[in-house]
Amino acid sequence: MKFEVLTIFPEVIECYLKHGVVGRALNKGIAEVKVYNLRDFTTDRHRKVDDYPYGGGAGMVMQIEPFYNALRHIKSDGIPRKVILLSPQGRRFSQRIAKEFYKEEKTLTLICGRYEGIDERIKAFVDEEISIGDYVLSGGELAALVIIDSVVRLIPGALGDELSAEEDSFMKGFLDYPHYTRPEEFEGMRVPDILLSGDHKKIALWRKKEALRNTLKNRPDLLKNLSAEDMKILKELCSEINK
Ligand SMILES: O=C(NCc1ccc(CNCc2ncc[nH]2)cc1)c1csc2nc[nH]c(=O)c12
Repeated sequence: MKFEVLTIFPEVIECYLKHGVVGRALNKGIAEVKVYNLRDFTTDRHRKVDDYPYGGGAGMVMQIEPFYNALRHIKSDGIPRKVILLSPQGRRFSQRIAKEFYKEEKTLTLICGRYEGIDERIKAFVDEEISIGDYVLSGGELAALVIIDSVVRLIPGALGDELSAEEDSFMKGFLDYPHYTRPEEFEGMRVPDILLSGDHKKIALWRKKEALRNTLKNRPDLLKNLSAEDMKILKELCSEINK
């Protein structure tokens, strides 16, 4: 899986990609990220990337030329790409979209805007517009990293033990269960005895129940088309809560 990022802050992207799961995946050659500094595709002495908006108004707008020059340079290898514009106006990103991008197996070219956004004519060179949520960021770089991180995790071999990819309970549609590790007691707070019991069947049941508890509390919208077993656990949970 290949990614390309167009940004005026390449260091922001590069420093994140040195660490953790994504860093290791890149080192293993499981994925590849090329970061392009937009200013390298300007033609003026001041390496200008923005200008005043036609029609007036506050803020600056990013010019189309540097993006166009960069895309023309990148596309000259003729390899098929999916060009994604990161913007607050985009389709809301999700695990489902991450899987879609992974399955397409095309190089993902991620365009990051700053200021008030990019000249609208960029849309002529864009396949998809993606937002990562309903909050205002200062640019597209964090969104580009969110996409890279979530898609790289889907590549076989990217995660240490394959299990944790499968185990991602979000993949199973619920929020996660609580996690504990040593010490057994901390500031008077003990690890639930069930987790020390070694009874794997009971532990699995406890984890499913706690995942449902968390989901009911924080994301009831995820509680749809439950299996009969899950429904039974949820009912048990509700009767406990309503005691
Ligand atoms: O480039 C991004 N943000 C920079 C940015 C922020 C605010 C404005 C100005 N908007 C004025 C307005 N809004 C509604 C009506 N008028 C433009 C550009 C970005 C990329 S993906 C993403 N996902 C979630 N949030 C984000 O901000 C982003």
